[in-house]
Formats: sequence, structure tokens, C-alpha cells
Amino acid sequence: MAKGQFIAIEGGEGSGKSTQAKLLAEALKARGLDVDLTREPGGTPGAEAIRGLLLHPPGEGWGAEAEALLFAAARADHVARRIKPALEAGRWVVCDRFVDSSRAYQGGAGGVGDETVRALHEIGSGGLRPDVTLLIAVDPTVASRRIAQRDGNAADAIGGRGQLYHAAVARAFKEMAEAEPHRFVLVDGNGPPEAVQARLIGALTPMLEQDR
Ligand SMILES: Nc1ncnc2c1ncn2[C@@H]1O[C@H](COP(=O)(O)OP(=O)(O)OP(=O)(O)O)[C@@H](O)[C@H]1O
Ligand SMILES: Cc1cn([C@H]2C[C@H](O)[C@@H](COP(=O)(O)O)O2)c(=O)[nH]c1=O
Repeated sequence: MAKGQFIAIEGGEGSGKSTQAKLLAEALKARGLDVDLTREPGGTPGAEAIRGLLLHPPGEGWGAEAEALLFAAARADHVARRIKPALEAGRWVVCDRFVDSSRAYQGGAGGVGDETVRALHEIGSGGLRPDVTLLIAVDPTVASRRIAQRDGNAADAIGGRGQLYHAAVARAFKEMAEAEPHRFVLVDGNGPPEAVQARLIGALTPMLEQDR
């Protein structure tokens, strides 16, 4: 059985990841591929429970290291119980965020450091990396407008962090993409969803043609 392909969609808040992940899963299914659409943090009952603890923390919230460990724990469960079995069964996995979010948010903006996040990922998930990571970038004012329209004032514990934090997240993503150009594809997320989707599909064309 051929191993499936693992596609991660990354980017800052409001860049359109969830919208694009859904559209991409539909487009891949329409090509006859067996697709598992999932997300992080989450994707399994245990990881979804950890998601609740991370986005709506009890008490005074988590310290930076505890937060990084919780994301790694959620991911370990998700990889072991859902992503790896799907790939081994020849399915394609489309994941709305993966380890590069931990590298950008906890490692970069949160100050835990890239090496530590990667070490946690090695322990928890055997260092699994996507075959391709689609990094969606939008103008920050566009992203803020979309989030305000979607959420009003109801930000979660991480989305509600200040502008400086989210600017550091964006910088960390950019640096990762520059450092690993063979894995990352930078996608312009400005414009209507259908136009962004066409760019994503364009970026995946070599992978799709290889699979024919
Ligand atoms: N290309 C687009 N043009 C206009 N609005 C969009 C576009 N893509 C998504 N939206 C809208 O913007 C909001 C945020 O989109 P979405 O939830 O897909 O982003 P996200 O990157 O997954 O956000 P988050 O990381 O905060 O969960 C939603 O209300 C969505 O309908
Ligand atoms: C996987 C992952 C996520 N986050 C943050 C990013 C968002 O603020 C929330 C939830 O994600 P959503 O796309 O808005 O649903 O969690 C993070 O800090 N580190 C991670 O590894």
C-alpha cells in the first residue's frame, strides 16, 4: 500500500487556514483521493480535551513550558491515533496547523526556543513532518478584520495575545519557510477564498501529478 501524503496548512490567526483546509479536502476528494481532514490542537478525543485546556485555561493560565508540553502531548496522541494510521492506510491527511505552529507560537513568540519544541516533537511524535506545508500569509489588517467579523470580542487565550506576540509568530513562520524551502510553500491568502484555493491547488500540482 502506498503511503498517503501529509499536507499541513499553517499561518497566523485569520489567515484563512480552516476555510482553505476544507476547500482543499473537498478538491482532493473530487479527484478520487481518500482524504482525512483534521486540525490541531485536536483531531482525537484526548487532543480535543487538551485543546479546551489550552484555549480556555483554568486559573491563571499556563507557563510557556507547560503550554509547549501540552501542545506536544495533544500532537503525540493525534499522530499516534489518527495521522500515522491514516498515512499508513494510504490516505491523504490535510491538517489545519501542525508542529510548525508550535515552533512559531511557543518556540518563537513564546520564547521556549525552536530546539526545545523540536525535541518535544521528537519525543512525542517521532519528529513526523508534513510532506508539504502550505503557509498562508495575509495582510495583518485583513486578518484582524476577518477575526473581528468572525469572533467579535470573544478571543481565546492565545488568539487574544497582543500585536507584538502575533507579529513574532509571523516572523517565525517566515524564517522557517526561508530555512526549509523544499517543504514550505508560501501562499498569498489575500483575495476571495476561491482565488486562494486556486493558488493552493497550483502549489500542489507537482504532488498531484506524481500521484496519477
Ligand atoms: N479569502 C477570504 N476572504 C474573506 N474572508 C475569508 C477568507 N478566508 C476566510 N475568511 C473568513 O475569515 C474568517 C477566518 O477564516 P478562517 O477561520 O478560515 O481562518 P483561520 O486562519 O483558520 O483562523 P484561526 O487561526 O483564527 O482559527 C472566517 O469568518 C472566514 O469565513
Ligand atoms: C497547533 C497550535 C496552535 N496554536 C494556537 C494557534 C491558535 O491561536 C490556537 C488554535 O488554533 P486555531 O487555528 O485558531 O483553531 O492555538 C499554538 O499556539 N501552537 C500550536 O502548536
